[in-house]
Amino acid sequence: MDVDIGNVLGTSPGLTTEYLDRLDDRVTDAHGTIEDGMATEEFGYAALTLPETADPDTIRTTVSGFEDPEAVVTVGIGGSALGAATLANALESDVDAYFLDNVDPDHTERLLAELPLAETVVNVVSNSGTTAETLANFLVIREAMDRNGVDWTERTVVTTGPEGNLRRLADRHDLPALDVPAGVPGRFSVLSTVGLAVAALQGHDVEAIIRGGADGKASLAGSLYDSPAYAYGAVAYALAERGALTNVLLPYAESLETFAEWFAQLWAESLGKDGVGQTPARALGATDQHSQLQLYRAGPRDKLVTFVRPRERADVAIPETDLEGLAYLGGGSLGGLLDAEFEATEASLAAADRPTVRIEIDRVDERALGELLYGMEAACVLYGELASLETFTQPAVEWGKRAARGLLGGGDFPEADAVSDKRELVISGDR
Ligand SMILES: O=P(O)(O)OC[C@H]1O[C@H](O)[C@H](O)[C@@H](O)[C@@H]1O
Repeated sequence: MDVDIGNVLGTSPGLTTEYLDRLDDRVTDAHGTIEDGMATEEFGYAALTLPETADPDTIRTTVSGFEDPEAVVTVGIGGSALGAATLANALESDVDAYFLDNVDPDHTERLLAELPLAETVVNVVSNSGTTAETLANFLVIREAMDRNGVDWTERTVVTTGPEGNLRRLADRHDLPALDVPAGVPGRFSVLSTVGLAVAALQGHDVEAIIRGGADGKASLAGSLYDSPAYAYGAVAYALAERGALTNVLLPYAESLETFAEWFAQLWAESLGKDGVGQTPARALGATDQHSQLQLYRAGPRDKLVTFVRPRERADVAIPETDLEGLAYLGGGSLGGLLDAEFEATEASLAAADRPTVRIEIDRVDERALGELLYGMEAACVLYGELASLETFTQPAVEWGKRAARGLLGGGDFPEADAVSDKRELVISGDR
C-alpha cells in the first residue's frame, strides 16, 4: 500500500513540510505507545497484533462441517458485520454472502424468502452476545428454518465472546463456535474470527488476508515518512485540526464500496469523542463525480478527500464506434476510462487547493485487502494517539443502546427517560 500526501501541501486547509517534520516527532512518540500496547496485548492495541495471533486453521476447521453451502448469511451489526462484508463484497465467490445487520422487517422478510435455507449457513456474530438487533434477527431466521423443516442447529455457526446469551446458546446446542479474541474491539476485528469466518466459508485465501495484515504491520515505523499508514493517520489528524472536519472516502472500485462503510464505522466510533472528530463520508468513483464533486471542489473548505484505488484490475474493452464525437472512447477500455476520471478528479481538487490523499493498493485481492484494512486501523490508532483520544471506547453508542434497551423493557436504564424528554415542534401536513 502506498500513500501519496503531496496534495495536502499548500492547500486550504493544508500543511507544510516544516509542519510535517515537527509532527513527525509526535508520530515517533505515538508509535512507541502503540508498540508498547501491542507488546502487552493491551485492550484495542491487541487488534494490531492479529496478523500474528489469528488462527486460520481453527477458523477453517470450525466451519468445515458445512459442505458446499450455497449461501452464508451473517447476522451481526457494526463491527460484527462490516469487516466480513468488506471482504465478501470485494472478492468473487460462488458462495453468496448476505448480511442481516438491520432490523428492517421488509428487508429481513425479503431475504428470508430468497435464501435457500437448507443450503444456507447462518453465521451469528456478536462480541457481547447481547446486541438486540442481532439476537432478534437470529430468532427470526431460526424460526424460519424450523418452519421450513431445516434443523437450524445443523446450519448455524456462532462467533462470540466468553459470556452472554450467544455463548450460552452455542454451549447448549453444541454449535460450532469461534471466539472473539480478547482485547479486540468490533471495529478492529476484521482480521480475526469475526471477519474471517465468512471468508473461509466463501473459499477465500484466509492466509493471504492475514499475510496482507502482516505486511501492513511490518510497514509501521517511527516516522510518518517511513510508514504509509501513519502518514495517512497523521495527515488526517493535522487537517482535521485545521478545519477538515469531513473525510470523504472515495474508492475508485465498485468492489470497495463496502470498504468505505467499514471505514466510516472505524473513523466515527473511534475518533468522534470529547467534542472532536472527523466525519467520514462515503462516496464512490467515478459515480459521485457526477453529483458530490461539485460540493467537494466548490463547497466549504472543511474536507479531506481520500482516494483509494487498485493499480491493476481486470478490464473491459470499449468497442470501436463511428458515432460522431465518441471515436475517442472506441478502442479504449472501461478501466482506462476510470483511471482517467480518477486522475482528472484528483487534479481538479488540487487545482482548487483542496486537500486530497491518494491510497493505492496493488489490486483487489486477499493480500492487498488485508494490508489496506490493517493500514487504516493503524492510521486510526495513530490519529487517536495524536489527538489524545480513547480510541477503543464508544460511550456514546453504548448510551444509545441502553436507552433502546430501557425503552423495550429490557431492564432499568435511566437513559430511556430521554425518550420522553425529547422536544417536539411538528408542522403537520394534514389539512
Ligand atoms: O458484536 P456486538 O457486541 O454485537 O456489537 C456490535 C456493535 O455494537 C455496538 O454498536 C458497538 O458500538 C459496535 O462497536 C459493535 O461493533
